Amino acid sequence: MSTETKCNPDLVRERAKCTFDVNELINLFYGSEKATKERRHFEDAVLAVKELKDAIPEEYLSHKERYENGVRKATILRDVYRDYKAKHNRDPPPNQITKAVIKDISPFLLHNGMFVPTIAGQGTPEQQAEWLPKAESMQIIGTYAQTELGHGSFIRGLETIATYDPKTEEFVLNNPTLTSFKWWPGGLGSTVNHCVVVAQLYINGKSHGIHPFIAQIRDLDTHKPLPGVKVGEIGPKMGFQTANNGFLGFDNFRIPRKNMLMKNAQVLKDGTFVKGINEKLTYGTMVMVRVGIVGDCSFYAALAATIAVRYSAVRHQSHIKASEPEAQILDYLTQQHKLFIAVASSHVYRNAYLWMEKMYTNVMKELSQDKQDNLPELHATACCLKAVCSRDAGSLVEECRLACGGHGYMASSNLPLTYGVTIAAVTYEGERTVLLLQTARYLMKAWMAALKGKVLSPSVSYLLNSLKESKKPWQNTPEGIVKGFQHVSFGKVKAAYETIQKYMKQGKDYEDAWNLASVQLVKASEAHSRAILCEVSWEAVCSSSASPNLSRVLQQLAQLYLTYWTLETSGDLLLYSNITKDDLIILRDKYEELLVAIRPNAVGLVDGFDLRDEILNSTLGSYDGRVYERLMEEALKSPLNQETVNSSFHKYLKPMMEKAKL
Ligand SMILES: CCCCCCCCCCCCCCCCCCCCCCCCC/C=C/C(=O)SCCNC(=O)CCNC(=O)[C@H](O)C(C)(C)COP(=O)(O)OP(=O)(O)OC[C@H]1O[C@@H](n2cnc3c(N)ncnc32)[C@H](O)[C@@H]1OP(=O)(O)O
Ligand SMILES: Cc1cc2nc3c(=O)[nH]c(=O)nc-3n(C[C@H](O)[C@H](O)[C@H](O)COP(=O)(O)OP(=O)(O)OC[C@H]3O[C@@H](n4cnc5c(N)ncnc54)[C@H](O)[C@@H]3O)c2cc1C
Repeated sequence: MSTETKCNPDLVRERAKCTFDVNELINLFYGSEKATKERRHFEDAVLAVKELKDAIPEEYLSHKERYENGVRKATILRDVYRDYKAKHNRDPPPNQITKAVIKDISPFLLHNGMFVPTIAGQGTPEQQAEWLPKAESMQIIGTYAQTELGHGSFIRGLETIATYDPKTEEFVLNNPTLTSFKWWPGGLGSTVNHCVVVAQLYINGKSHGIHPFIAQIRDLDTHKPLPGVKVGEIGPKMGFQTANNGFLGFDNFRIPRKNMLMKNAQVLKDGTFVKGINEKLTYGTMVMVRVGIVGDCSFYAALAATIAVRYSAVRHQSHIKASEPEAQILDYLTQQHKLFIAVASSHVYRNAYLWMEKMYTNVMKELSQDKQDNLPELHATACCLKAVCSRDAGSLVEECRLACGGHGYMASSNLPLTYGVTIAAVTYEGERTVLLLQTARYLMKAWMAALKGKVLSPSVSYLLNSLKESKKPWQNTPEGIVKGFQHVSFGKVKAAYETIQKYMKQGKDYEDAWNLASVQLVKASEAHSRAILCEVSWEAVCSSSASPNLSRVLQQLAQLYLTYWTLETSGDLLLYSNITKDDLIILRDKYEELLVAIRPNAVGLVDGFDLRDEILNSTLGSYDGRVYERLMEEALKSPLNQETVNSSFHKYLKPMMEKAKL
C-alpha cells in the first residue's frame, strides 16, 4: 500500500477520521492476517515483473495489438504463478492481480476458469490423469465451447452433433447449419488448441442428449486449424476485448472415443450408452462458475466504490453553506446515497459468496457419495444469486461512474471498462431471466411442498414460517426487515403459484400458464434472492469476530443494505408484509442517519478492500488522491499529443477552410 507522503490532504484528513482499524477490516475481508500477507506478497511478485507494465494505455492499441499484448502478458503472468507454486508448493492465494496486468479479460480465463475445471469435474480418473497435467501445465490450451449462434440459453437445443462410429471407435463432430456454429467461447478466436465441445450425442441414429467432448482443434506446432475445423474470432464487443471470444465449426471431424468426458455417462466400445445417475451433472461446471460470479460481483462493486469514494473525497464543487468553502462532493447526502450502497453491497456479495461456496463444497462431497438430494437447492440458489448480484453489481458500477461526473466517462477512470466487464456477467453463464426462471421452478415445487406441510430445504424453509407468521406485526429491526423480505418472497411465490392455477382453471395447459405467469415468477425469484442476501449478510456480521469498533461499522453497512432495499421495494413490502406507512417513514429517517454515520469512515471502508492502485488502474481512485495530476498525465499519453500538428490538418481541415473562402 502506498504511503501518505504527497497524499491529497483531504484523503489524509479522511483517514485520520476513521473510527476502526483498517488493517483489521482487510484481514477480516480476506480471511486472516496471514492471507493478507500472502496475497500482498504474491501481488508484489507480479508487479515486480517489468515486462508486465504497459508502455501506453491499452485503449490506444488496435484490436489486434490489444489481443497480442494480452497474450504476451498472460504468458508472463502464468510463469509467475508457476514459479510461486514451485517455490511454495501451493497455488497463489486468491487475488485480483490479473486486473493490474491484463486490465480487461485474460485470453486464458476460459482455460483456467472452465476448461480445466470441466476435465476435473466431468472426466473419469483416467481422463483426468491424461488431460489434467497437460492442461494445468499449459502444454495444451483450452476453452469451454458450448454456446452456438442459434442457442445459448436452451442448451438441450444445441445443434453440434457427435455421432459415434463403433467401427473406428471414434466420434464424428459436425456443425450442420450456420446456427450450429459455436459462438462466444473465450480464447477460441486465436489462442486455444483444444476445447471442451458440448454436443448432441447420436448412436445408431438415436439421440442421447448433450455431452462434453475434448477436441484438439489446432496443430500444437503450427497453431493452424486442423483439417475439418473452421475457427475464428467474433470481433469487438462492449468489453472482453482481450478475452478472444471465437467461433468454431466442425466438418466430419473425428475424435477418439476416450475424448468424451465420461464421469457421468459413458459410451462403450460397441456403442452401448450407459446413462449417468443424473444427466444434469453434465451442467456442473456452470454451477461452479455461477457461484464464483457472486464473488466476482463483490470485487467489481469494491473496485468501483473505491474509485468513486476516494474521488468524491478529493473533488470539491459548490457549497453546502454559502459561508463555507466549496464542499467535498462526498459531503452531499445524495452522493453518499449513490456510493455507500456499493460499499455495503460488496460486503453482502462477499458473504453470500462464502455461504454459497460452503453449500457448493457440501453438495460436491455428497455427490461423490452418490447423494443428490441437495443438488436442486444448490442449482436454484446459484442461479438466482448469480442473476441478481450480477445485475445489481452492474448498476452499482454505473452509479459509481455517474457519481464521478464527467471524469467518470474518461477511459482512464477505469469505470467504463469495469462496467462493460461487470455487466457481461448478467448474460454469460446463464442469461438473467432464464436463470431466475430456473429458480422459480424450484420455488413452485417448494411452495407445493409447503402447502402439504412437508419439511423444506434450509434456503426456502422461511416459506413455511411465513405461512405461519403472516399475521405478526412488523418489527423495525434488522431481523424484522429480514423477515419482511421473506414475507415479500412468500407473497410473490404464492401469488405466482395462484396465477398459474388461475390460468389452468381457465383451461390453459401448465406450460402456457407458466409463460403467462412468468413476469411474476421472475419477480418471485428476485424477492427470494433478496431475502437470502439480507439474511446471510446480516447473520455474517452478527457472528463476525470483529472488534467492537469494526463490528459497529460493519453492522451499519449491513443495515444500510437492508434499509436501502426496504425503501427501494416499499411497494412490495406494503403489499406483502405488515409494514406500515409510519414504519417506512421511520426507516427513511434511519437510512439518512446511517449515511451520516458511515460518512466519516467512507475512505477507511474502501481502503479496507485493499485494492492496489495497479488493480484500480484509475486516474480517479488512487490511494494518494492525485486525481488532477493523473488525469493530465494520462491525457498527455494520447498519441494525438505526441505531435503539435496532426496530418489531418493539412489533408482535410486546411483544404476545407480554403474552399470555404471561395
Ligand atoms: C474487494 C473484493 C476482492 C476480493 C478479491 C479476493 C479474490 C476472491 C474472489 C472470489 C472469486 C471466486 C473465484 C471462484 C472461481 C470460479 C469462477 C471462475 C470464473 C471464470 C469463468 C468465467 C467465465 C466467463 C465466460 C462465460 C462462459 C459461459 O457463458 S459458458 C456457457 C454458459 N451457458 C449457460 O449458462 C446456459 C444456460 N442454460 C442452462 O444452464 C440450461 O439450458 C437451463 C438450466 C436453463 C435449462 O436446462 P434444461 O433445459 O436441460 O433443463 P430444464 O429447464 O428442462 O430443467 C430440468 C430439470 O433440471 C434441473 N436443472 C437444470 N440445470 C441444472 C443444474 N445445473 N444442476 C442441477 N439441476 C439442474 C432443473 O432445475 C429442472 O429440475 P426440475 O425438473 O424442475 O426438478
Ligand atoms: C462476454 C461473454 C462471454 C461468453 N463466454 C462464453 C464461453 O466462453 N463459452 C460459451 O459457451 N458461451 C459463452 N458465452 C455465451 C453465453 O453463455 C450466452 O450468451 C448466454 O448463456 C445467453 O444465451 P443467449 O445468448 O442464447 O441468449 P438468449 O437465450 O437468446 O437470450 C435472448 C433473450 O431471450 C430471453 N429468453 C431466452 N430463453 C428464454 C426463456 N426460456 N424464457 C424467457 N426468456 C427467454 C432472454 O431472457 C433474453 O432476454 C459468453 C457470452 C458473453 C456475453
